Amino acid sequence: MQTLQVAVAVVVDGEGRVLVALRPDDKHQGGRWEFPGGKVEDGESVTDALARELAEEVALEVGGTEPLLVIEHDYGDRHVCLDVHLVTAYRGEATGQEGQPLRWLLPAELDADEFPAANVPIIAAIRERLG
Ligand SMILES: Nc1nc2c([nH]c(=O)n2[C@H]2C[C@H](O)[C@@H](COP(=O)(O)OP(=O)(O)OP(=O)(O)O)O2)c(=O)[nH]1
Ligand SMILES: [Mg+2]
Repeated sequence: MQTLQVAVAVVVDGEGRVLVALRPDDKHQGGRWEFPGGKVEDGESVTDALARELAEEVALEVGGTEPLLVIEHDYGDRHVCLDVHLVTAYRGEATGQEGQPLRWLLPAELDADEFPAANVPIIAAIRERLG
């Protein structure tokens, strides 16, 4: 099966909270919370994809990023490679551009059961990095 390359953004605000969005029901892993992001397009770098997806999905302009971790996960119907970056500087006010509900949560408030299975190590890495 082909691996889908995905750029994932963990946007951190001044109070150490991170931005999560609810995936629409009709999408892969729909009804679960996610970190904003999406598929890396042909000829695009992961950083470019990260900036494009954050603008498209939550209307934020990326100022600075740091790599957090890369994880591969097999969903059976789909194999994904999630390249996760912390977004430590940004401009704008997050709003769900596709009507999706957004929340800002402290690392301790992230509940892995509400996210796709691939997100378990992402949540662990966020807690380790941000406390
Ligand atoms: N954005 C995001 N995707 C995740 C996370 N965890 C996880 O398993 N995924 C998976 C779900 C999807 O199979 C894939 C991301 O695809 P996507 O649906 O966000 O892609 P996209 O924004 O380009 O949207 P579209 O073109 O499919 O409408 O990665 C996560 O935390 N954030
Ligand atoms: Mg997306």
